[in-house]
Amino acid sequence: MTASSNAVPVSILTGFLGAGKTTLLNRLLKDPDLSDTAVIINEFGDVSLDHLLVEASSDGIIELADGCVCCTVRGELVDTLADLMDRMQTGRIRPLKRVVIETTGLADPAPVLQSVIGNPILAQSYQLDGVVTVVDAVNGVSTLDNHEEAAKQVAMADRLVLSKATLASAEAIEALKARLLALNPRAQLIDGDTPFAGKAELFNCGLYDPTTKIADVGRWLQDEARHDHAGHDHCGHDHDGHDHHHHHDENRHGSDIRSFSIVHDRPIDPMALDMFIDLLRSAHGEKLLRMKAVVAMSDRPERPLILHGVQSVFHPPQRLAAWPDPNDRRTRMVIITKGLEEAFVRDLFNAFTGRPSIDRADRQALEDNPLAVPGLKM
Ligand SMILES: Nc1nc2c(ncn2[C@@H]2O[C@H](COP(=O)(O)OP(=O)(O)OP(=O)(O)O)[C@@H](O)[C@H]2O)c(=O)[nH]1
Repeated sequence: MTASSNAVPVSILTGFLGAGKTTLLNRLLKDPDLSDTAVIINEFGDVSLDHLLVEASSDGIIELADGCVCCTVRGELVDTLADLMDRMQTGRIRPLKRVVIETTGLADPAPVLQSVIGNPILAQSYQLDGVVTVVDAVNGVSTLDNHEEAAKQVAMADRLVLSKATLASAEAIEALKARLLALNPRAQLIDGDTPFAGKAELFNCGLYDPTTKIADVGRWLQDEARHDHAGHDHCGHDHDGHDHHHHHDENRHGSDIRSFSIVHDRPIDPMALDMFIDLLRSAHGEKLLRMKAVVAMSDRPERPLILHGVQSVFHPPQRLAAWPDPNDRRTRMVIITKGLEEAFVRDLFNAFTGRPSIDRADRQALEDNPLAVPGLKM
C-alpha cells in the first residue's frame, strides 16, 4: 500500500549516544516552520530526562520511555503513530505538518524505519521523509569502530549533521569525514554549526529511498521485514532499571551494555560530585557510554545542575534557572555503560554522597579503582 498525497511526513532523527540529537532538536523546534510538528522522543532507561531537556512546549512531545524504539517499545511507536492519525482524523488535534522520531542513541534505525514503511496501515497515512543522523566529531571514529548501530545510523542517513566540530582537531574531522564517505557516499554532510542545521528544511529530504544507500541498507530493511513476518522482538539491550529486566531472543548490542539510574534525595556537595565524576571518567571513561543527570547541589539547591557525559568527554555543566518540576527536586542520573558493572558505579556514588551501602563495602569500590583518591578513607 502506498501513502496518499496528503500523507504526513515522518523524519527520523538518530545518532549515537550523546552525539547531540536533543541539542539539534532544540534548535530546530525554534523554527516556526516546525510548528504543528509532533516529536516522539525515546529514552533507554527507566528514568527519563530528555523531556526535561527539550525546551519546546510539552504539547507536541510524546515520550516513549523505558525501552528502546528499535526493540522493546517498537509496538508503542506504531500505536503512537496510529493514535496521532486517529486524533487528527477525528479533529481532536490540529493536522500535523510533520512527525519527528528521535531514537535512542543505541537504536538500530532499520526496525524503526521498517515500522513506518512496512506497516500497511501506517503507510497509508505517513511517508518516511528521511533519516537525519547526528555524528559527534570528537568520538565519531572510535564510536563507528566499536558500535555497529552507529555505523548503521550513518549508512541509513539522508543527511549527516556533524556536531561538536569546534571541539575536534582538523585531522580528526578529516578522518571522520573519510569514514562517513565510505559508509554513505551520497548523504549530504552538514556542519552542525551552520544556520541550515537549525532550519526546518533540514528535514525535507524527500521520500526515503534505500536504493540510494550502500547495498547493506536494503538488506537490513529486508531482514527487518522478514523478522516482522516471523513475529520476533529482537534486541539485546539489557535495560537494568531497578525492577526492570528485559530479555530478548537475540543480542544486537552485546550483553555488556547496561542502563541504570541513580536517584538521590538529598542535595549533593559540589566537591563530592566533582570527585565522583572525575574518578569515573578518568578510570572508566571509555566504558561510560553516556551519563545524563539533573543534580540537586547543596550550594544552590533551587537551581539544578545538568550534566552530560559522553564517553570520556564531560561537557560544561549548566545550571537551570529552576526545577522543571518543582515537586520533584531529586537528583536523577541515567547511566549507560559497556563492560562496567552497575554495582561499581552505584558504590562509588554512595561513597561520595555518604549513603551507606548495605551489602558492599564503599571502601572496596574505591580500592578497586586504581585512581582512588589517596587518603580518602571510609
Ligand atoms: N560544543 C558542542 N557541544 C554539543 C554539540 N552538540 C551537543 N553538544 C553537547 O553534547 C551533550 C549531549 O548532547 P545531547 O543533545 O543531549 O545528545 P543526545 O544525542 O540527544 O544524547 P542521547 O539522547 O543521550 O543519546 C550536551 O552537553 C550538549 O550540550 C555541539 O555541536 N557542540
